[in-house]
Amino acid sequence: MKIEQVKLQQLQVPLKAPFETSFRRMVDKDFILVSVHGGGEVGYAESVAMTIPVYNEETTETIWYMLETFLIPQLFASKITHPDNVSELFAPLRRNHMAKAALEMAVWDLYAKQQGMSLAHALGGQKKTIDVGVSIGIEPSVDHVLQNVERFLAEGYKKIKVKIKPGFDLEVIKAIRERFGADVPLMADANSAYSLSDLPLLKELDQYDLIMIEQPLAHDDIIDHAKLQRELKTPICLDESIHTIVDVEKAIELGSCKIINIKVGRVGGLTEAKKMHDLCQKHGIPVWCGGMLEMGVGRAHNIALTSLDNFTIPGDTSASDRYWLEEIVEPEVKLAAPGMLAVPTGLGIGYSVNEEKVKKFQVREASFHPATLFA
Ligand SMILES: O=C(O)CCC(=O)C1=CC=C[C@@H](O)[C@@H]1C(=O)O
Ligand SMILES: [Mg+2]
Repeated sequence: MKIEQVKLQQLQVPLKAPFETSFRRMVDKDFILVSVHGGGEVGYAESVAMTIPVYNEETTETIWYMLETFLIPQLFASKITHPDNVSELFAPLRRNHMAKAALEMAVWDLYAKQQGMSLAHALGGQKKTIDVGVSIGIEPSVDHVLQNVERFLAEGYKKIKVKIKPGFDLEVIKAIRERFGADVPLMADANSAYSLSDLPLLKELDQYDLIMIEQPLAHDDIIDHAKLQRELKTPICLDESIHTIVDVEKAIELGSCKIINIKVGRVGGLTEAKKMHDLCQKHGIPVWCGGMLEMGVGRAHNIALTSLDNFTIPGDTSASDRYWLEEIVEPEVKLAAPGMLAVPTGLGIGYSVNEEKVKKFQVREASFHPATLFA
């Protein structure tokens, strides 16, 4: 593959409304738009870490550092014939999955464009449309959550995920079931806020027919989750605990979950995400694509990945207007039908980047060329 330049642009974009989880309230999104240029095409990706290491250990700053110090120089120093080579190239460097993914995903987009195909096609995805859900944060009151659920159900979203934390859990789920009925496809995400000592409460949640409960226990645990899964009929879904294909193998072997949330950033890129998808499929474990409040470029990557056939549960890839007043891509990501997004058929991610919008939110920029790095 021809790779002539890598550009990093850090953007800070205000959210339409604050988004709160058990560990953090976000009011804006800070990320790096990575572009990889070669052969007259440009591949794009977004970094997904937060500004403080509360979801995982990475931050926007650590990603910038990893990219400029190790990952971009390594990419320029190597011969890449396929994006799968990028994850092999980065494998000896420990962790830093979100940094690796930011560059690897941009290479995937460039590859698809250079090959004259869509990213979904390059990944082997067959679906023409995908079913999607929406993630609802913790709100100042249960009533606020109910208002959000009402709005997103009206927009047709096919899965409602609500964030819970100790003190804001049973009451919320009960109120949603009472107001909207037993048929609403509902799940809860605890972002690691509980421990096995909360078993009585988690067992109470079991009566509400949730599609799943996501990451109830510690961010680095798969043992206690296996113990908990044996006590619950509600499927457990792992998010924070799954970083590598080996984590998936162990979680399946132990019975730590029945569903896995695949986030491309958390697992180090599209090649690894696809491997996890395939392994889960072999074991009859359904997967869905999680989100990190991405803008359009990240959403487009998630859509392409979700076109693989074991993504059978609607993911968190909602439309652009869920979080953003203005998009950096054209067209913005819109529902093609209630609760459905179309998988683009155009080249690469299938959305174009509006440089003017990027500049509006840009706070830092750097460009890297093989010639300057190795001069
Ligand atoms: O809409 C999205 O992109 C999903 C948002 C969401 O639920 C999450 C984003 C970032 C970190 C977490 O709080 C969380 C998750 O755990 O899935
Ligand atoms: Mg989660």
